[in-house]
Amino acid sequence: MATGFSFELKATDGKARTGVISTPRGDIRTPAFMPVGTAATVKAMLPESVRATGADILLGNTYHLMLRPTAERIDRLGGLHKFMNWERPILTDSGGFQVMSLSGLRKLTEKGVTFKSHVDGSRHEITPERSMEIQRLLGSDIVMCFDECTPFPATEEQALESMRLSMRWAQRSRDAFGDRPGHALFGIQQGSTFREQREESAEALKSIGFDGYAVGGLAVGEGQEMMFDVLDYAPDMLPVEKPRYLMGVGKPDDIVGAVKRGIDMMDCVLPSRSGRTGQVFTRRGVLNIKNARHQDDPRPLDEECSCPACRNYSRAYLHHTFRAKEIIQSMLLTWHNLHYYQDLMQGMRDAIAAGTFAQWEADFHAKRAEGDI
Ligand SMILES: CN(C)CCSCc1cc(N)cc2c(=O)[nH]c(N)nc12
Repeated sequence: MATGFSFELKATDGKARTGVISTPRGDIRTPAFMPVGTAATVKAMLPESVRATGADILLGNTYHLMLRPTAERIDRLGGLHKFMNWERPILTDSGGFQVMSLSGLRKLTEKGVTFKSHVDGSRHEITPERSMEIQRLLGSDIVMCFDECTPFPATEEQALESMRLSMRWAQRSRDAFGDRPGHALFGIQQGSTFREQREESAEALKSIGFDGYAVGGLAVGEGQEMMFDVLDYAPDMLPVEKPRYLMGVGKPDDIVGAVKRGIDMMDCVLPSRSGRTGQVFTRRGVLNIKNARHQDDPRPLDEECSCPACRNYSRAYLHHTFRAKEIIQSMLLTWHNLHYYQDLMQGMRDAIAAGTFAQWEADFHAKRAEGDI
């Protein structure tokens, strides 16, 4: 690991692991869920509220911040931590995924990607070298290699060509990142759903050498079954002593299945984004607060949850504020969903440490089957 970074495995239970990533800005308890703060804010949340949910690290996005307010402006203002008032660790994605999913008029070459900003239509270029520069200007603690997230589905040839491009970009990312004590660089495995390609990608990344390794190219429409099929072998190809990050995942049962298969870190917009649409995650499954059945219900969202929404408000109130389009609705449902996700992670960390993960997983699924939420 880079100087100032270390990953200590505390316990394992089957393939599931729990540990701590120590960084100069604080420790990250694993398995960890990272709330997404795309445009330098976790939407509808103050940073201290994000911390209160139990988050040790949050995620930023190179693509969004390079367009607005620009990485140079954030650097001039003291870096992303100061800018957004979050002094704990920040991981930033490298921009390739967002460019391909958000921008227009894209042109991908060996050098990198040119594209038209979705904000104001201006033209931009992002390369491995530029991505490393942007993430350095932002001051992020964990930097992601510039990669191409192979679209799904892909033929074996398409996936192979895409993965090999990402491996060449991984080398260029490593060379451009240089030696930055206190900052980590993570490689991203590609290879779609093809085992031999996942192996080739893992070998290429290990020969370059990274502080952590992400499983990329999943949660791109392949579905949970196929994602788990890949996760049944792909994490094992990565160095056992380094953190493993599954990008863009996921629903609660995706997260449990990924931790069961050896994943240490995940991120997803689902708890925050869906909270704003009324979708609520509970220990008994998912409900949508806008449904009329909640309008007279005095109960909290989740009897076992200690978040401000569950401690102080009824479903009836949350239904009302949703219908009335009151701002507090986004605040309370986002807070609850992020708090639920962090409780899920804490439950798994405790179960792995106690050697009771199988029982914890059985209880997790049994409660959701009971319904009556
Ligand atoms: C807010 N988050 C969705 C952004 C961070 S995770 C984005 C993201 C999601 C998925 N599913 C795959 C990939 C991938 O293969 N490569 C990169 N760089 N990012 C990815």
